[in-house]
Amino acid sequence: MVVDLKESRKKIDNIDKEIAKLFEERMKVATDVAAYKRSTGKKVFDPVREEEKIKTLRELTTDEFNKTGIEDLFRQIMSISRKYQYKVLGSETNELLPFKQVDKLDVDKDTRIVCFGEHGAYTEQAMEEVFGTDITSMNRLSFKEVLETVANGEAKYGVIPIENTSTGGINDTYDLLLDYDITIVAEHVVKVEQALLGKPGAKISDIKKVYSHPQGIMQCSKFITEQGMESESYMSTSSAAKKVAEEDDISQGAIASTRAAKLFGLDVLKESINFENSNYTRFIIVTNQKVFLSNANKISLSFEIKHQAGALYNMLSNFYYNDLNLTKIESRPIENRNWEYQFFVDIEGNLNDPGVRNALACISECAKQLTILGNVRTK
Ligand SMILES: O=C(O)C(=O)Cc1ccccc1
Repeated sequence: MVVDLKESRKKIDNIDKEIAKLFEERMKVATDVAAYKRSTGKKVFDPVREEEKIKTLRELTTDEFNKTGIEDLFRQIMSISRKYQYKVLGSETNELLPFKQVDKLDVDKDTRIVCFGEHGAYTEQAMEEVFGTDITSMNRLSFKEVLETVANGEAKYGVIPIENTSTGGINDTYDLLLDYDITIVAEHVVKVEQALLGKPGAKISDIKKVYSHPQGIMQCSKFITEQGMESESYMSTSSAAKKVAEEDDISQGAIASTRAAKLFGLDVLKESINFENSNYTRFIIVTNQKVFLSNANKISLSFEIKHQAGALYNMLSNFYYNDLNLTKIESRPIENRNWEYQFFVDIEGNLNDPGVRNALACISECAKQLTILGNVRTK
């Protein structure tokens, strides 16, 4: 039988018209459901009812292909309906936001601020660029100690690196962020120009082994290989510079800043040895209070999703349906749970935006766990 394409298309158009009409009707009923839920204090997301619905709908279809199809379709429809209900409920779904809005960060010369690394570290530079030098600063030799010092209130703010343009996300930072009750309140980007430092009078050819923070070694990996040098990770770029300065061995070099060279009396044997010319590191400023700046425009979140088909897709659809631009996504393995991941996501927006509030309300119910890491002003 020859199928009349025009005729078939007309039939499909009519069916689609019906579907569109029914969809709109269904969405209108969702408003009544939202009103009912509001008056009875019931949650928007009712997983038991949703699973029952999927089961019934599967039974209404004949073959396996259509059963999977109708399940996909209705999971989407129910998800859209849920988002619509959150929209209708609006700002009443805000109990998950214990964050207080502030106009500026509370800081004076007696405010204790802790940064990662020995004096002369890039993180110290970031701290001074944000807070100036008229502060009460503290230095700690690990990210963990910085976060501990902030979490227990010994310091009001802490600074650590989180991402580099040439080497990507700094895993050690991501892996620690959820271990402490801290909030990211600001961020700052520093152009990192790594230099090869040696003892006074040393030549490049004298250097057999270089020390640096793992970030410094990664950013200069090409140079190290080309020069046939050995490399060893050290606590920070500036600790490496200090080690070279203190030990009587001309074959040792450090990869650090020219600022660290001055501080420890080392020679700059070669400047700009990072393999990417445009080498920037993003630092975060954390505190132990739940605050955000009123002009903040980027939100950092972390969540864990269920191990099921479409879980990430559904989660991310919350941003799409609320018109939120996702600017970054990272995943990190969860400790002691092979092949399971924790997601870290940045979206554009402010915690006061209705779209953000709707998306967060929905995610907090669908995700296994949701943490709002902070809302910062980004350029
Ligand atoms: O070791 C340092 O100086 C740090 O602050 C960490 C780091 C290392 C390399 C680039 C940016 C930050």
